[in-house]
Amino acid sequence: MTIMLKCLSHTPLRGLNDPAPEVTAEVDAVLARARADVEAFDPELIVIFAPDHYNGLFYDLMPPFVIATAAESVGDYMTMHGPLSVARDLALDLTRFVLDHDVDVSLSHRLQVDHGCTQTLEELTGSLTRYPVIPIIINSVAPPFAPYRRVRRLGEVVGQFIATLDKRVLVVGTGGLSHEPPVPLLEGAPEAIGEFLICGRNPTPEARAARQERTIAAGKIYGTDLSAQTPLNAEWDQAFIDLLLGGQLDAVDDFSIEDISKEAGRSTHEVRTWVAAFAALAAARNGYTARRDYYRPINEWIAGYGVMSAGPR
Ligand SMILES: O=C(O)CCC(=O)/C=C/C=C(\O)C(=O)O
Ligand SMILES: [Fe+2]
Repeated sequence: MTIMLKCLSHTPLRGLNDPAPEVTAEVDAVLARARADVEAFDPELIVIFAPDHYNGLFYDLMPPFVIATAAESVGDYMTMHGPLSVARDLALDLTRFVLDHDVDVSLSHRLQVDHGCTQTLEELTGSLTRYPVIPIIINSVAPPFAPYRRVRRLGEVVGQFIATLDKRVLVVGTGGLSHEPPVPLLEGAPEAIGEFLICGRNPTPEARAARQERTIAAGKIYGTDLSAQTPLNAEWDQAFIDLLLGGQLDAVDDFSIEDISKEAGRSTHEVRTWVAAFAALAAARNGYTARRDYYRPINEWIAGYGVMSAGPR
């Protein structure tokens, strides 16, 4: 088995509320390099840890972790629509392995995924179907969440499974870093929003357009006094990147979900996908070397925007 890791932020506002052209060009250049790395590595399997933002998963049954044997993109926020080329049998083998190793994971034979999974897949591969993929959704948006130590453990077990494969495997984490887009909370929500969060699958095009407009409006004022959302926290982001660079993954076991929400924003918990991805790499190869490819707080995108790469020592 050979293994490569890429962890990237994603943003619903790319192309919808862009920062200065120099910044977009800088990000484009970083993404082009990441994609060239993936092209050269030529993965035989991509394991992608991703969040969902109330497109596939709702409170009618909200699992902490889900492995999908089949997945379809809802095509939100300018992402591609349609099926992903999920490695069905391997995803089932992985599910059995994870359960056998004492991590309770849910299984979906028909999962809808959103930009939280597909934007990064598109950026790294240009397609939803270029390489076989196993999507693993980590609940990072709909509290209550499993603790960070469980996310790390999930990653470890997935890494142990990857180590059994005679394949080139790309492990991806997508989301974060610090940020707080206007994703509603169930607690205290008005009835109509609560109903949406519980069972709002397959919204009408009008409802989806309204969601998008709300996010664009939030992006236009994010980081200013007009915004009620928790601002980006570059210091928190750098400390998290340093933790990953230093390989001190068990430090996440002490992360307080509540403190992170307050200090860096509620959607910062998407970094759970990075924790799982790094833990998978560390377990598969008994450690790793990592590099920070990029970081910039980008208010227009509501994103502490970071990119990291890693591989075996
Ligand atoms: O229903 C919606 O579209 C609410 C807004 C939303 O889902 C925003 C998502 C934002 C990110 O993916 C992000 O900033 O990570
Ligand atoms: Fe997100």
